Amino acid sequence: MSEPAGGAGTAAHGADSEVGRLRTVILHRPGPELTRLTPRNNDRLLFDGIPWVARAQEEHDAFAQALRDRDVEVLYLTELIAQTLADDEARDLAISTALGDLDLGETMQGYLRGLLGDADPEALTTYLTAGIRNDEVRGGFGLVTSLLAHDDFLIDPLPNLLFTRDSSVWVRDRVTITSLAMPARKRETELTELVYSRHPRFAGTPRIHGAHYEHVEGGDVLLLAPGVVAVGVGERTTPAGAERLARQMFDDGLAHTVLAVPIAQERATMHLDTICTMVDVDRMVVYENVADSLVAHAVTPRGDGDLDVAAPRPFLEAAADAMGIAELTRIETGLDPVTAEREQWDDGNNTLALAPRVAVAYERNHATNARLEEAGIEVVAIAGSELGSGRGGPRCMSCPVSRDPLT
Ligand SMILES: NC(=[NH2+])NCCC[C@H](N)C(=O)O
Repeated sequence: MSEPAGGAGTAAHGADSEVGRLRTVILHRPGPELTRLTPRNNDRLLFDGIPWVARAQEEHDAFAQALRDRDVEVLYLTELIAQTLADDEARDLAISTALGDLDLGETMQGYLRGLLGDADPEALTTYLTAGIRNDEVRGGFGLVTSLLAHDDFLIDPLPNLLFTRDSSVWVRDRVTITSLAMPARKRETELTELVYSRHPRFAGTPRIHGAHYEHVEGGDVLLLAPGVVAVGVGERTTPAGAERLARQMFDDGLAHTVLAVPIAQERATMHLDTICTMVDVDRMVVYENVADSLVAHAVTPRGDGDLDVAAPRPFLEAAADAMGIAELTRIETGLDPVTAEREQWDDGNNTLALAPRVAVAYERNHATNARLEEAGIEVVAIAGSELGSGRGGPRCMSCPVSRDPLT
């Protein structure tokens, strides 16, 4: 693990498993970006409904408090962004990156450059996360603003920032900047990359992957055990993304085996962590309707720099072998396939381990939580009626920055 970069009191950064005692996590408290959702844009912005924002904030505050109650340091993404933007070079970079891809013409570009340039770090953070709507721009700024609809976005909002899991992943002492597949989320990694490269606490952290590479999303990356990483390949992470990530992890000595796990390209299973998450060093909660059909292609480094790819085998068997344990035991969602399907949809499988045998889960998934408790897992239950409308649970809503090593 790297030395603490943030001065006295901060833990070393890094994680080598899903279950080592959680020390520091990045969350995003839902904010004004969620007020941008309407029934006309929610599909494009990847929400299944229109959340009640104040209630989502209450639920999220309770989630953060449950973590603090267990001595987890909670960092908020927007605070990290604002702190980073206090530096002039970081600001210039953030503004030119955000405006770089906008197809809005020179007049509007010039206007936005001035608006963002004059904003203080907090206001700039809000512009970059909640976006700017055409009707928020006042007073004759040319042809483009006149022709766009009043509620067209000049800068798109990022409502999925809530799911900090997806835009970066720590693997040992490196941070993976991911490459998000859906257009509505692409800009998120501009912000995580900015924080990890420029924030005083993180500057100098070795980074791997990046937004310019093939798609990999953090929800697909599971650190099953030190050196063993499962990568879901489906709607979000592409085969080439998994291959590149494996190669980088082998080159940097971060893993000895990568298990590429094909998953159905459907909304219900958009990431591997919607299907299974680790709750102990050798146990995972799994959606049983698909558990038996999951397979893994074990990828290992070959001496000549290329990769060995084994024939596909049942996922849990291949995982146990790579982890060097007799069995990776499954705890199943629900008692019958319909309950399981309902609870999987509501992120019953998407738990966040705080330590071996302690996991945060949405309270609504009664059947799954009961199974976890029967198996001796302490369930830290949180409300998520509003948070869940973006289709993500406790694991999706958290990016572990440091966990105690299992090794
Ligand atoms: N790791 C996860 N399962 N993240 C869930 C992300 C949900 C988000 N609305 C999306 O569609 O991208």
